[in-house]
Amino acid sequence: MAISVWRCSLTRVRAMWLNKRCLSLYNSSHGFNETEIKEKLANFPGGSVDLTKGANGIAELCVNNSSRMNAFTGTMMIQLEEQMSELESWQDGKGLIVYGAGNTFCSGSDLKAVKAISSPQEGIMMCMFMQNTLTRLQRLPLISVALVQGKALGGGSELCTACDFRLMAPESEIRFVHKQMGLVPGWGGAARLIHLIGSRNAFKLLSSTAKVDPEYALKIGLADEVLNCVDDRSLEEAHKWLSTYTKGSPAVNRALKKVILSGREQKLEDALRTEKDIFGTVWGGPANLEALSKAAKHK
Ligand SMILES: CCC(=O)SCCNC(=O)CCNC(=O)[C@H](O)C(C)(C)COP(=O)(O)OP(=O)(O)OC[C@H]1O[C@@H](n2cnc3c(N)ncnc32)[C@H](O)[C@@H]1OP(=O)(O)O
Repeated sequence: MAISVWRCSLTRVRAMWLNKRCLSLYNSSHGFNETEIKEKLANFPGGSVDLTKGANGIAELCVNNSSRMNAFTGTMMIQLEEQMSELESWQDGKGLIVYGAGNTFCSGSDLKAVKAISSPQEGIMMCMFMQNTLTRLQRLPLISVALVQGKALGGGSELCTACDFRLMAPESEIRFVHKQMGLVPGWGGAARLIHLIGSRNAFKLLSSTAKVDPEYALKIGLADEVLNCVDDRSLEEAHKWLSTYTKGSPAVNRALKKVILSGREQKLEDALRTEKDIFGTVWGGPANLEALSKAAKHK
């Protein structure tokens, strides 16, 4: 009995490890040493990244470091990575809302930590670690939404581009301030921004470091909705917005996200083949059979 439980958990750990390796961009073959960078990041503590999984299949991920405008400390980067593993294995999940504590989104990386790991080699390792994590966020089988209240600056603006959708509260701003810090985005924000708003618009935002308010963000396609509420009510409003897109069973919602992901990331022929495989996972499945038994009409 004990041996079979042990084997089972070993299989689960192995599956999670393989899953993580598939979803990540960098591993040891790219010269990336995750253990080493995690040990470095652990020296910069403070704040937390808190995950709440709802019974309705919607999770909330809160970037929480209020005294520093939710800047990412080293331990928060590690926690964000760990929360991705938790979400990847959440079979009942359908959606995710990423937001910041204290009615502001995130002011990027913690400047104290950045100063302390300022060698190019360490910078590249931190960058690979965060790109892996944010790519896994983007590839979650969940519909993800960034709820931007207050400010999303630097790495905070990059974090919001890793979500499928962005909702902006009144008076909020997204701002790629990297150039003013003598940097360019490194957490994948430039590449993702170009996919979202095109290279000319992205070029303008990155080179001017302009504040993007909700109306302009909506106009250029960076935001999907301007919310009416601020404070805690905006989280409620985000839940309501997301619920339009997460109706139905987790299996179908997750399959849908996978189809979108393959269309987004793969070449057409590969995406078509993946779509066929994913179709096979829902065809004749419980949700499909239930719909057929009801002889649904779509009037
Ligand atoms: C991936 C690469 C990157 O992320 S590069 C971008 C790094 N981020 C930044 O440069 C943002 C720097 N911060 C700011 O511009 C301002 O603090 C902003 C966010 C506009 C807020 O201004 P304001 O509302 O006046 O508040 P404040 O400056 O008094 O800040 C409150 C406390 O929070 C701190 N804080 C803020 N951001 C960070 C950060 N990124 N890292 C570390 N600490 C940060 C401030 O220092 C301030 O702390 P304290 O009260 O002075 O102890």
